[in-house]
Parts: sequence; C-alpha cells; structure tokens
Amino acid sequence: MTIQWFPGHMTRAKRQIQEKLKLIDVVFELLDARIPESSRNPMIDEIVGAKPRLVLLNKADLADAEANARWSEHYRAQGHSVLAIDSNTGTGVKEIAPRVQALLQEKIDRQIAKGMKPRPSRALIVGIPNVGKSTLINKLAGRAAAATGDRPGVTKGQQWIRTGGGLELLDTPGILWPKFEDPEVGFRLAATGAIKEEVLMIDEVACFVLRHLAAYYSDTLKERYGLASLPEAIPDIAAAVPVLEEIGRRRGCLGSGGHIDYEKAAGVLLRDLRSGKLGRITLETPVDLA
Ligand SMILES: Nc1nc2c(ncn2[C@@H]2O[C@H](COP(=O)(O)OP(=O)(O)OP(=O)(O)O)[C@@H](O)[C@H]2O)c(=O)[nH]1
Repeated sequence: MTIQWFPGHMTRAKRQIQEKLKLIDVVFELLDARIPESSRNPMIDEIVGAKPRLVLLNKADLADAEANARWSEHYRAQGHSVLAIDSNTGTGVKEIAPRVQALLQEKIDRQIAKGMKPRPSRALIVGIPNVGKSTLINKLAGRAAAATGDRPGVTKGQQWIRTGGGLELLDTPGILWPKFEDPEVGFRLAATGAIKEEVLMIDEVACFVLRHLAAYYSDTLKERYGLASLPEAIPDIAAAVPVLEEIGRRRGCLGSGGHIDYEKAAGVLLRDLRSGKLGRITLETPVDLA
C-alpha cells in the first residue's frame, strides 16, 4: 500500500485515530523490531496522549534477539509496556491479552468494586504502512474471529473482533506516517520495504545496509557472499561501493559489456535481508540514537 503523505493527509490520519481513541481502552503501537525508532511516528505521544499503550516490536523473528532485548529495555525505560512478537507465526502474540489485563488492572478493579461485570478491554492497533497491522489483527482474531459490531458506541463501518482473553480489537487499524526528515531513517524504511525503493536509489540503500552490516554483522556478511575481507572502515555510504561490487561479481550480477550491474547486486542483498536469508538483522541499535 503506497500512501502519499501530505500535510492534509497527516492531519486527517491524526484526527481519525483520535476519533477511534474515544472507543478504546488501550493502544497497540506496532513498530518494526528491525528499525524501531525509524518505524515510529514522530507525533505518536501527542496523538495517543494519556491512553494506556503497549509497544509491540513486530517482526521480531527477523531482528537480532539481543537487539530486541535492548530495544525492549529502551522503551520500558520510557515507561511503556513492551512485547517482542512475530505476527506471522504468532510467537509472543498470546502474551498480549494478559499484558493488557495488567495495564488496565486498576480500571478493571474499580469496575468490580462498583459491582460492575468487567467488559472486554478494547484495543486499537496503530502503525506505519507495512509494519504488520493486518497480519497481527488476523493472528489475534484467529479462527474463532467474530465481529461484534452494531452495538452502541461502535462507529459506523467499524467492527469489534473478539480475540479471547477478555480483549476486543477494532478491525480497522490506525495508519500512521513515518519520519521523513532524516535521510538515515529513509534508508532504513527503504531497506525493510516500508517505503518503495524507487523513492531512493536502490544501490544507495544497499550501500547503506552494507555499511551497517560491516559494522555490526561483518562475519555474516563475509560468509553469505564469500567475501575474503571487508574494508577496514566504511565511514560513509560511498565507501561501501566496493563491497557491493564484490557481491555483484560473486553473484554474477553482470550487465552489458560484462560490467557489474549494481542495481542487480543491490536487489540480491535487499532480498536476502528482507527474507531473513542473511539471518536476524537489526538495522538500528539504541546506540544509534542521539
Ligand atoms: N517475518 C515477519 N513478517 C511479518 C510479520 N508481520 C507481518 N509480516 C509481513 O509484513 C508484510 C506486511 O504486513 P501487513 O500486515 O500487510 O502490514 P500492514 O501494516 O497491515 O500494511 P498496510 O496495509 O500497508 O498498512 C506482509 O508480507 C507480512 O507477511 C512478522 O511478525 N514477521
């Protein structure tokens, strides 16, 4: 899904989410575990306000397990409840409902004290395009998914999905825009496929990835492409070009006249990265944060 984010669209997206907030008890902020900060909406605190929030590091299966732990700690230190999950297979997804119970316990206790039967907790998933919102909704819905719409308080066209564990989910997620200003963020979003490659040059995106891999995952990089060595330092993206060239040579990415086809080589690297063939890679570490 490609969305052109102009100021008017952002205002509308923000307003739509804030309308939905009135209906729910808890927000699931879905981030890409490989690029948590880069996949975060810049205005999320302002949009969500004081509503209880669960930060979900999705696609944790593709990210480095140690980095997942560090990022979880990072967001916990900001006062959020955090879970690392894989919405495709469902790893970690079962922990969501108990976590919501814990987050809302005081509210539930107050209802019980007033003699009320606690109603299911209601959640809204928000996140940038391609972060896995629909996949998580489907996983939470499971086979026993039942829309429970047409009740008072249900916005027209929106349905509640029963997920079990005393949790109901709004079936339409809130779509948020990513950060645009920082070029590094743009490269990370393009590398993971969150924004279309054509927005940036694919060979530049690949060189950005190579610089990161050489710094944090050099053995993986050398092994995967049979590279004898890597440059001692890759201070900038341009310095990664010889590595891309070598990968192209090793993988037979040749264009007319037998020259290395950099775009083909970049395609090989990015496909390997996104499919997990390079192993579990996190493209942003808490250290990268200013
Ligand atoms: N490996 C892995 N892939 C995932 C996970 N969650 C989602 N995906 C994949 O990520 C891609 C995007 O998932 P969607 O659920 O369509 O994302 P979305 O946020 O609903 O996307 P938009 O509709 O564009 O807003 C799909 O190819 C999913 O299979 C996960 O936890 N692990």
